Amino acid sequence: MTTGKPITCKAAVCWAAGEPLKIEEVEVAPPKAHEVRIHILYTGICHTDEYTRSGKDSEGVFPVILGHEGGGVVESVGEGVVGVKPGDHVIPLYTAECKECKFCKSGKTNLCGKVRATQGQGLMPDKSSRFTAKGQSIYHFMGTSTFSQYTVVADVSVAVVTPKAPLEKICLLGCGITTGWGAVVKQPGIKGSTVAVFGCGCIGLSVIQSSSLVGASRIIAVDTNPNKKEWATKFGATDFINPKELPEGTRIQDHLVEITDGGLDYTFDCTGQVQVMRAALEACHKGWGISTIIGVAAAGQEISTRPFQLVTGRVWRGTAFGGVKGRTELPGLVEDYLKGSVKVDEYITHQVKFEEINAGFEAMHSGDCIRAVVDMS
Ligand SMILES: NC(=O)C1=CN([C@@H]2O[C@H](COP(=O)(O)OP(=O)(O)OC[C@H]3O[C@@H](n4cnc5c(N)ncnc54)[C@H](OP(=O)(O)O)[C@@H]3O)[C@@H](O)[C@H]2O)C=CC1
Ligand SMILES: N[C@@H](CCC(=O)N[C@@H](CSC=O)C(=O)NCC(=O)O)C(=O)O
Ligand SMILES: [Zn+2]
Ligand SMILES: [Zn+2]
Repeated sequence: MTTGKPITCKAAVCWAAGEPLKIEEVEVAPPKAHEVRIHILYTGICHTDEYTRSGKDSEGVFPVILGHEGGGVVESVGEGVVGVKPGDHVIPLYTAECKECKFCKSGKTNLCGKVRATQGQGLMPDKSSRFTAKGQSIYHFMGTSTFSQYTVVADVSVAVVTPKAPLEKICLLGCGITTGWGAVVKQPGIKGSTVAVFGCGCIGLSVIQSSSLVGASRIIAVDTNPNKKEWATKFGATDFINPKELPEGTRIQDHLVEITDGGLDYTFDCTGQVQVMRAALEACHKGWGISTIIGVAAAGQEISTRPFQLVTGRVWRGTAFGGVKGRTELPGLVEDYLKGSVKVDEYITHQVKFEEINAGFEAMHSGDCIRAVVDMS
């Protein structure tokens, strides 16, 4: 019985920005009130993990246990936890859902305010950490820290899912696929409309898949990596454009406006590059085009365009976790996966053992990795 006691296990610790992860023995304290300790079995690696590891995140704190795309089984719960019990299969949530705060009750956003402030500081809600390695306190990451065999999260940051679903697959619903899915299905009007998706990694492919699912009339995938043409087509893109192959001096936004009779109804940035975000906005149709920023830009980066782009009716917006309320909606998305209406397995290009987690990070730079799943055992 481990309930109420610290657990010693392995975790991948990033000791400083830019350093590779190091597998260390860590002590994971028992969950306090309104906390849940989870045995993480599988985790995906998202570009946001790499972004923070590399030092580009303005909220990055070190040493830290990264990871936010996990699947696991609840080991124990702290006092006052309801709705989650030991043995439950769960997906930790980096976007909490308390159902009680101003944000949750607004009906306008999935951005819960309950634990976000301490989460951004790498701490649990009582402003302390549950992780110790080499006698040193280690920071949490995004309220999830799934690169540890055991992690502690706030009870509002846990989605309970059916045990029928394979955790080695549905861990990916903890971020990338769900983000792309929500960005589309929660935005009314995409059925019958034209869409352009900039960046065909996991997020972009999920936007493409979901646009196809809801019945977009044309889905143009834009990516500088020619290998992504096959991927984009497989997920439902009708066209593929590599901006590097345009005639010299032709901007991607001008080309898109030209071939779509004035621009797209909807565009999505899934690259995290501010000049691409600008192109995505400017590729929108005058009067009604809506551009959604999903990509995360490096610290210090800012977006810009001529205000006239907005004056003339284009809308610039963004989304976190696709606008999805995790505790309420993830269980249903897992069921959709089991029914076959949402692809998940198809995104997995790499499977790595825990000791090889750095190889999973390296794969992300290879251009042929959509998602690497880490077996945490
Ligand atoms: N808002 C949110 O809630 C979330 C945001 N994110 C963010 O979304 C972004 C995408 O993540 P992910 O799909 O994992 O990333 P990937 O790196 O896998 O995908 C990005 C794709 O864009 C391509 N690309 C690079 N430069 C350009 C360019 N100038 N024009 C067009 N395409 C280009 C890349 O090519 P190449 O293969 O050559 O690199 C790659 O295929 C990241 O910034 C991530 O941090 C992720 C999850 C949730
Ligand atoms: N910490 C960064 C911003 C990082 C960021 O934008 N994260 C996304 C999720 S990315 C997932 O892979 C997000 O949901 N943001 C909303 C939030 O509340 O964190 C910075 O400070 O720029
Ligand atoms: Zn992510
Ligand atoms: Zn809330």
